[in-house]
Amino acid sequence: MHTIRRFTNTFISRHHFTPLLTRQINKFSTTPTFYDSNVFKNKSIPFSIGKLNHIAIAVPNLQESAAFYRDVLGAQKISEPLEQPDHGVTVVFIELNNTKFELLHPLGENSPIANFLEKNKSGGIHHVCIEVEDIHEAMKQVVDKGIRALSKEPKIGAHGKPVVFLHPKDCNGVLIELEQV
Ligand SMILES: C[C@@H](C(=O)O)C(=O)SCCNC(=O)CCNC(=O)[C@H](O)C(C)(C)COP(=O)(O)OP(=O)(O)OC[C@H]1O[C@@H](n2cnc3c(N)ncnc32)[C@H](O)[C@@H]1OP(=O)(O)O
Repeated sequence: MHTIRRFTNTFISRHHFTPLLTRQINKFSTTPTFYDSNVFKNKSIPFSIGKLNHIAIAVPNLQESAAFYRDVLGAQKISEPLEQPDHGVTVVFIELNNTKFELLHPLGENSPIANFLEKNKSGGIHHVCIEVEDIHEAMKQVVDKGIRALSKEPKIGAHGKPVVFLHPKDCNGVLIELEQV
């Protein structure tokens, strides 16, 4: 254990604090990069993720959360609550200069965010939404790579555009929404 720790410390001190050297090594090295593993055998990349569309935050009280963003953080563009019965949520959008927050509150009996709020009583980041050009193509590609899509077909999301969710257990613990723009 002691030897492992000593090796780790030496490794970190040599490599972490000599970024220039590390960069030089990477430049000339023929060894694969750290992410070039065989986790995903099919490495073709026919589509690319686009901008961050929004970060969704599940909240126990929409009014109080919207007030927080306006009265504490000074947000100026805050929408009215919009019911999304097809998704089992009510949403409030908070527009920032470069992206949006989407506050989510359960709607109806079988809301997909009910369990999440049960486990996270004061709320928390629920998902991130990333833009793609062609949702069917993106969906096909990620499913081919073994990622579970949470619906068979895209649904129309809160912006009136097709969306699909990807299982958080397949995405490093993050629920990812793809939205066609
Ligand atoms: C309006 C629209 C839009 O933006 O356009 C929306 O936002 S709709 C936003 C709401 N709609 C959706 O979220 C649709 C997609 N979501 C779903 O299908 C579901 O919520 C799942 C993600 C499959 C979770 O389902 P459910 O709550 O029944 O299962 P569960 O509680 O047993 O969770 C299974 C495991 O996933 C984890 N888990 C659950 N929700 C998570 C989340 N948001 N982020 C990260 N991990 C999460 C749990 O902790 C658990 O892990 P452990 O097993 O380790 O404990």
